[in-house]
Amino acid sequence: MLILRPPSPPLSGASRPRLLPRTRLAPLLIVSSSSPSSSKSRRTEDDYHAILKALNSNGRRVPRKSLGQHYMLNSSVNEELVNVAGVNDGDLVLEIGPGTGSLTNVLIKAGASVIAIEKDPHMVVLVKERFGSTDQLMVLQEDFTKCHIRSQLSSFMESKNSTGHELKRAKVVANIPFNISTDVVKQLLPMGDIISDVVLLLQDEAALRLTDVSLRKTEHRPVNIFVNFYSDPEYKFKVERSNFFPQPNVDAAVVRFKLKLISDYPPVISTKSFFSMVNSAFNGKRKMLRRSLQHICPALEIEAALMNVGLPTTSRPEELTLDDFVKLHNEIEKV
Ligand SMILES: C[S@@+](CC[C@H](N)C(=O)[O-])C[C@H]1O[C@@H](n2cnc3c(N)ncnc32)[C@H](O)[C@@H]1O
Repeated sequence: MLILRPPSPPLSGASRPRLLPRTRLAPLLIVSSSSPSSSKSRRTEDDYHAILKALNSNGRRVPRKSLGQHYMLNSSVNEELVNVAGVNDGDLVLEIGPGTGSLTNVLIKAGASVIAIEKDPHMVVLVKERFGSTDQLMVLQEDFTKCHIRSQLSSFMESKNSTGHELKRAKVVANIPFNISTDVVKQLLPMGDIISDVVLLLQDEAALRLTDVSLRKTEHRPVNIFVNFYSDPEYKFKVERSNFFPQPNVDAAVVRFKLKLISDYPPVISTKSFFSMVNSAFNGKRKMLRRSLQHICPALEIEAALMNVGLPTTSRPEELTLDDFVKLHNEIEKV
């Protein structure tokens, strides 16, 4: 276990900025041994004081719950996110929800070109003011769940390529609002042709669920098949709730998804019908596949297909690995 020291303490009452209430900071942030960074505590410009000052500047308001605005108070966590993604000079990074720009700052310092997508117009102004003079940042005021991220990224990459730069695949590094986690994962993971790594700060429970590969659990869901089809996920470390302002009701965790190249996807005859079969398989809890897949072909044919791929005819969806689903799908499609 690697233990990071806590961030700098909150200010005393007298010098604290107006508007926003005081928060308690994490006693310790515990980071798993797989985390690559140093254990040194660094007091940087994005501590408690700086975040509150930024939020209070120009009469800005309290964080909006509906936008999942829980700002990171601990710069070490931002540095860890950047380390986990292996961001290097010249990388192109997509950041979702830059907020006050604390993570953006670390990304820019690492030499990345950053495309930041922010829904809140106040935060867009704030982050543009903060990094006004750099050509390493492009801020788009958009709702990530509604924007065409592939075309945004592709056109940025093309413009860089036309200037003679050789660009690798992009990376995504973000402390996202917990309520759009599923959207983010569903949109980004199938983009392995232009994105290599997706490193996200997620709600701890979601992080555990998305990276869990164990079978026979009620948590084993179509989303696990989806995640493992398109990526190699890894739970990196837990981030306690007291590292955020305002403090959420749950802890968070950093997850890295290493995206597969298209040539490394499991060989299914049709991706669309594969995921349609997986979704049907999990419809109707505890049902055997020979019943839940009956709308695709007769039960006897499902049983034959299960036997042909070496599975019991009584199999239930939570007992199948990704590989089993791939084999079963291809067997059924052959019929
Ligand atoms: C959890 S805060 C993180 C802020 C900052 N990155 C940090 O670490 O302190 C989430 C940010 O995402 C923004 N946001 C919320 N919903 C969004 C959406 N649908 N699209 C883009 N940004 C969004 C919020 O306004 C907020 O700035």
